Amino acid sequence: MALTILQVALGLSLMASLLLPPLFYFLVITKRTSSHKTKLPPSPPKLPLIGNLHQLGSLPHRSLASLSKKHGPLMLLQLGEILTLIVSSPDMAREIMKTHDISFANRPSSKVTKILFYNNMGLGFSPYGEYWRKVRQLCIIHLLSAKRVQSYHLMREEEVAFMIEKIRQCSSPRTIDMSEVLFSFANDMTCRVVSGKLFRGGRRNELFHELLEENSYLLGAFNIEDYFPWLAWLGVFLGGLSSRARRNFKRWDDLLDEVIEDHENGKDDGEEDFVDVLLSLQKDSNLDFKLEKDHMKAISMGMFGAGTETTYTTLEWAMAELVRNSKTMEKLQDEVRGIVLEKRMVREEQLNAMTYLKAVVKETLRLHPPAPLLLPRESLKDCYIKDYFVPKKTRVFVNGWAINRDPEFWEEPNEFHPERFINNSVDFKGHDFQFIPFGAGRRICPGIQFAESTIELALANLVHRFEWELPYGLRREKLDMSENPGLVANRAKKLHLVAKPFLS
Ligand code: HEM
Repeated sequence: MALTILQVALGLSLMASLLLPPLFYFLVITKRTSSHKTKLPPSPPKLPLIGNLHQLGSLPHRSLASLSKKHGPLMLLQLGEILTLIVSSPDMAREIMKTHDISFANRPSSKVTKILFYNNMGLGFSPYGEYWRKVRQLCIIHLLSAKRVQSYHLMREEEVAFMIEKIRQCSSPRTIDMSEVLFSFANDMTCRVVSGKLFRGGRRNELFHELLEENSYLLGAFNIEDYFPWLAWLGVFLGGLSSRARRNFKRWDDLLDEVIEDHENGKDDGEEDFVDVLLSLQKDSNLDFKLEKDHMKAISMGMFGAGTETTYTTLEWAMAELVRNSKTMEKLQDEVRGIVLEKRMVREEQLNAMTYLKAVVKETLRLHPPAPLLLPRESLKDCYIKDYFVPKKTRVFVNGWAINRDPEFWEEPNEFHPERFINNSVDFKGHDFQFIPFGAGRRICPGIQFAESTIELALANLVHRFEWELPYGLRREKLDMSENPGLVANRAKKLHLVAKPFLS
């Protein structure tokens, strides 16, 4: 992505001197932002036309964190035609997601989200309003409430057992592609509650993997049409992100049609899943809005993506940190093995006693928030944040990654120390703004409990059932910990490990 943004930025900079219409746009924007007799948040110097686009870098959460160190925790960027506010401190995050939550509860619409999510009808990207409110309520009641999540515990245990058996079958001396194993686990778990167990069969799981990866790329990539609408025609020559999104959408649409058809034709497994619920709600005359087939497809697709990628990424980072930090791994194994004495799987009811496990999960989410810039927000109206004027329709990125490492709140912020969460009430539920991997406010992640229980159960069993090593005699400190760019920052290099069964 870095190269693409840089190439595009430099190309555009050149064109700026040649084209008149762009200059017109630039003048209009400059006039709009400077005509206010009010103070705008500080900005780094901009280039004509492209503004600050060239400063995003290949991993925007990192480049933006460095830029904010110079320009402050509330920093205004001009990305092409889009005014963008970067929020980089717990204090400013509280302003946006608590004090002024309602003013920033919208999501910006983009070409790609519109194409992929049936004109933004999924929960994650739907505009703030009545439709969003109803869909959110529906998803919480029928899929993500504490009661619902609790009711999936047998499914979770079965899926974890399935993963453990898969690892056992290819354990030491063979090397396991843990990235693949963890992705399949997270995918199986999400698919099972959203659309049923039958998913594992055939090639559907692989297809899901392909489609989700492409979605993640498309949602994180730079689309010239969003930043310079008048240059949409150029998109065709620069790789055509919109046409790529249309191709992926078509494949999703066919797959989701198939899933719904299977449910309608009773090709089911007896377990009630979310698609079953949506189909029955469609016929429910008490429902106060019409649930069309496209709504169902958009909502389900959003859940597959939101549930799978984030869960898998967290588990992947947790395992990487644990094999790098052998003392932490030992301490965690001691805790789990001290509670689960028999040669058994860790059961869900045993997790409550595992305080160190919970601290490890929190520390993983602090250092490696799966969505480092959370999900973008957009201001619904003109607004003042600590005397700074933020115009209506400004795009907002809260840099969760930078905030979770703020040295004012965290000692040795770049080190993996789960101990910091022991006897510490700081939590990720959206009240402690120095730790916001799930966001906060009205648009906070509704899948926290789902994610927490899946991740804890999987991790406890992984460390209980196996001893873990790096392959090929690789030294721990040499493990590559770089991130992939994109909406979800998973590991750039796959995680290959060797597992020795501890209890056979
Ligand atoms: C470790 C796991 C997860 C992390 C770190 C995570 C993180 C996030 C973040 C940062 C947001 C945006 C919040 C904001 O704007 O303030 C979000 C939204 C969302 N998440 Fe999660 N998430 C995770 C797991 C899940 C799961 C398991 C599901 C569902 C099965 C889910 C469903 C959603 C949905 C539907 C939204 C959009 C909510 C809205 O816009 O109203 N997430 N998530």
